[in-house]
Amino acid sequence: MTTTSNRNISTSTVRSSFLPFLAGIAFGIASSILYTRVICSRNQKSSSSSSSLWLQPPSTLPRFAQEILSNHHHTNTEKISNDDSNGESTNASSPNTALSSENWTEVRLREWEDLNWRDANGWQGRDLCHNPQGLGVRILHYYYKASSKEMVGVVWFGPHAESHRGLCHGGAMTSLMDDFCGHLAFLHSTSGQPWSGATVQVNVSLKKPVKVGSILRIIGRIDKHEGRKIYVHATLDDGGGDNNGGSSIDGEEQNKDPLVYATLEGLSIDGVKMSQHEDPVSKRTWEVEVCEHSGRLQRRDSGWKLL
Ligand SMILES: CCCCCCCCCC(=O)SCCNC(=O)CCNC(=O)[C@H](O)C(C)(C)COP(=O)(O)OP(=O)(O)OC[C@H]1O[C@@H](n2cnc3c(N)ncnc32)[C@H](O)[C@@H]1OP(=O)(O)O
Repeated sequence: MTTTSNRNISTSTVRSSFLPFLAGIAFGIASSILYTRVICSRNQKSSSSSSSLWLQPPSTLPRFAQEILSNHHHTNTEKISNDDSNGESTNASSPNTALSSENWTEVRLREWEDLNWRDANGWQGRDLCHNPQGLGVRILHYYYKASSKEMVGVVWFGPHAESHRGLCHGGAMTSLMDDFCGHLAFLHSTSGQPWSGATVQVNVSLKKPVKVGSILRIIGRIDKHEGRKIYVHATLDDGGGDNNGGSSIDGEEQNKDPLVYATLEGLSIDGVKMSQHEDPVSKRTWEVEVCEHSGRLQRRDSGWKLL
């Protein structure tokens, strides 16, 4: 009798202490599953939104960029004017006036676009500013006008250009300026060849922080060509107007002064041969042609004709 009673007591004691223990474990497992699901779905949401927002330039470009793209579609023949006067400052028109003129040519280098050709011809990496897969600062288009020695570009500041939270590194803006100064000098070089020269001074004044994801305009010109020294001035701005591509309430386009993010005073030395390669690629020249796809005038390197 006593033994049975002891057994009953011990069974009920075990039950009463074990059941809450089991319930605790079940609760713990359920909570951790719930927690994991919530966190995962949050992470999925944030990664999908960041990939759609940041991994490519926006599909709709701001109005200034659309204007740049649509304003150079004329197919007038433009002489490559490497024989432009090498003297004092040009009377280049103001950037906004210049955009409405007719002889802008898109600048294209094969190594920016054809990555297999690039890899097969001595390049060892990817261009800092012209990598079609780049997520830092990426120049989407350059247009050059030989008669006024001007160039304009559409630039995307991608997620890998970040420094302060949501803002771009000053080095990204300065890299862009270096690129602009160098390529504008190459376009104007007396050699008539891409990569003929070197940037030796890039004096950049950073005036406003650039947000990650911005599309901005770089516009500038050669101020002076003295001997082998080519002086370049450029401005990084938002292109003015309504930068969101929309219009005001009454349907009129807004014309605001461009917001300036940075300015450049640069110096390139004409004719310097930085790379030691001696091959058909190093002997390329600039050619002005009508693009077979768009029918638009473009200034591209003769390397497009090489294998
Ligand atoms: C984002 C990056 C992508 C870039 C893409 C676009 C490419 C743009 C081109 C580049 O960025 S090239 C890469 C960065 N630049 C360099 O690495 C250049 C480093 N510097 C050098 O290697 C030598 O300075 C250089 C080979 C350029 C010197 O060339 P030279 O030996 O032919 O020049 P020289 O020393 O004879 O000087 C010629 C004139 O330039 C002047 N000069 C040279 N370097 C200067 C300097 N740093 N500052 C001011 N003036 C300079 C020099 O005083 C002289 O003036 P004068 O004719 O009045 O006597």
